[in-house]
Amino acid sequence: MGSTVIMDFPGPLAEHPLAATVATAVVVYYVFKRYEPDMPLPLLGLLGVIPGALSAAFYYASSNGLLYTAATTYALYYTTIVACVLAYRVSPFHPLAQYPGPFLHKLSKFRMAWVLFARKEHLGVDITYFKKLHEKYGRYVRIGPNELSICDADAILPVLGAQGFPKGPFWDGRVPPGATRSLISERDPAEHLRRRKVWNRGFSQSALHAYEEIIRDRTVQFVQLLEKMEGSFDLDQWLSYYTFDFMGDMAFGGGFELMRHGDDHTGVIELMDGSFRRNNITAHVPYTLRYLNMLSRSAVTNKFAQFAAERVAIRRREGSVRKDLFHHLIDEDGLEPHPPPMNELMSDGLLAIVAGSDTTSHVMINAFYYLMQYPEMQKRLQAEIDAMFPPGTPPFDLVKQANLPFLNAVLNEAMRLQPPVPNGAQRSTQRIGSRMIGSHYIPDGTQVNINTYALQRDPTYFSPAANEFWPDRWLPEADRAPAFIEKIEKGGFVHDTTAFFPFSFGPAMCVGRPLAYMQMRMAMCAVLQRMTLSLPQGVRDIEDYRLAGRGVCPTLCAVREGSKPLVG
Ligand code: HEM
Repeated sequence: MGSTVIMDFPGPLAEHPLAATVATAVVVYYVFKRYEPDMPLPLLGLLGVIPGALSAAFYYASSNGLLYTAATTYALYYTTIVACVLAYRVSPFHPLAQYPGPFLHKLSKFRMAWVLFARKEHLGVDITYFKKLHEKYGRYVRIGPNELSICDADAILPVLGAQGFPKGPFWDGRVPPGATRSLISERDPAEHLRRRKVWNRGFSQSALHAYEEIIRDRTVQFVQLLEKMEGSFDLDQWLSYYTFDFMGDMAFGGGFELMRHGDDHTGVIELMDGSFRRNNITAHVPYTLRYLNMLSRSAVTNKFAQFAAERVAIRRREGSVRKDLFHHLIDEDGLEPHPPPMNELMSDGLLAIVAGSDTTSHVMINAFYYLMQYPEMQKRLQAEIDAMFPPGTPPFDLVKQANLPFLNAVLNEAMRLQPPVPNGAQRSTQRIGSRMIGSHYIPDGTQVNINTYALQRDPTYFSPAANEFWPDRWLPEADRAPAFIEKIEKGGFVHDTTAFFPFSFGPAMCVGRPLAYMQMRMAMCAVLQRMTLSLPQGVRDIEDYRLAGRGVCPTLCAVREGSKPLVG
């Protein structure tokens, strides 16, 4: 009975199985191109049931075995779809055909996911990858079938500014199905604006003032720890503990105590690193998240969610002891018409930890590392700090810290060379239609990333020595060191700060910027007033070590002669 029905149905199709399979696959390819189905049922229908039905029909109409018929049909069916997809992507008919880029990147986003997933140590991919692409292909490079990387300061305003593009699908690949989006992953501009209001309150001048004590306490603890270090130790690791402890205080009123334990006893850093590696795939091929999650809901997500739920419950029950960031996120002052729901609080609390800890520790480890590489610059900074905070004077005054020009120059130069978000924050024309960036046409459905690392090292914007650590470029002419002036005389001076955007730009730029500067200045002042840091003998160049993942920065530290212990 079944066989009669199937044999009747295909008719002439069954006589030309190859043509029938190819024709059906081409139709299905159009369905994918037009509707981009990614839910399990439609996918099962298009990729499982249709070739299954074709195989059955061909089996009944021929004398071939079932296995042979099914294998050849499925293989031809998938090959045709994949061939159509790939041929279109590299064809002159693709809307991004005019943009140059590596062939493999045009074919599939998996290439990009691989590049970001692959770590320098074992796979030969490093942070300079996209910069090199720009050097080879120009300012606009196609890095995905529908994605561009841009190295052009004139694109910052039109892409990231108030009238710019909304956030891209990158964020869909970082939010598991059913989970609540945090502020950073909210792609709807209106909803983002609503959520951002609460965060803005948490970074107002008066809110920041209240955080001073929290930063100070953790910084004193950090310096006291360094004082006890004997021999070479990994400064990167201890900076991570310091920033995680601080953001734990800010986001959930405490909870980590990594510095006190002297190790990652909560597993939070390990969990975060694990989730970053997984995110590198899912953020670039967002539909993989649904399926990876089906296979295993990541332990990271579960543990993080559990931790956040516990902390939110404690805070709801006990209220705040200090006015930390969570005080504002949870709206303890009752300024919102409705209290923020539990799920938003959890995701935003976790976001604060993720966004605020590794980023600041990243800048600090690079700044300290450069100062160890160039001890004369460390001495210069210590002299500036000593002049403002003579030995024995507490170095905690935030206003005075903000008025140290060389300190600010060191931090900005470290962020220029080693931005913690090197490839930029993805935006998309998906929901707004095609746009122009200057004379560049950006079709509907295109993702764009302004590459921070490449742009901030571009000699068009920063000269001389765009790839070298020269804090002097941030100083007024009269304060620059003679060696830098000599460089300028040879090569001319360009310092275009429109191309300096480590915190991004526009309505979704980093909300934590003032807090980051506060913490980084506090740490640098307190550490360098009390200690001198140096690289152990034989360690000179750990170029970009920090950027291929969490690195190791062997460090020696010595208490400075004449300095006094810090007291909180
Ligand atoms: C040097 C340190 C930091 C750097 C370089 C940095 C950089 C960035 C960048 C590039 C973005 C993406 C913005 C965009 O999509 O356009 C971002 C977003 C964000 N950052 Fe930071 N960040 C730093 C520290 C912090 C700190 C201390 C916090 C405190 C919690 C924080 C909280 C956030 C939040 C909540 C967002 C999402 C903003 C939004 O979508 O509206 N960041 N950050």
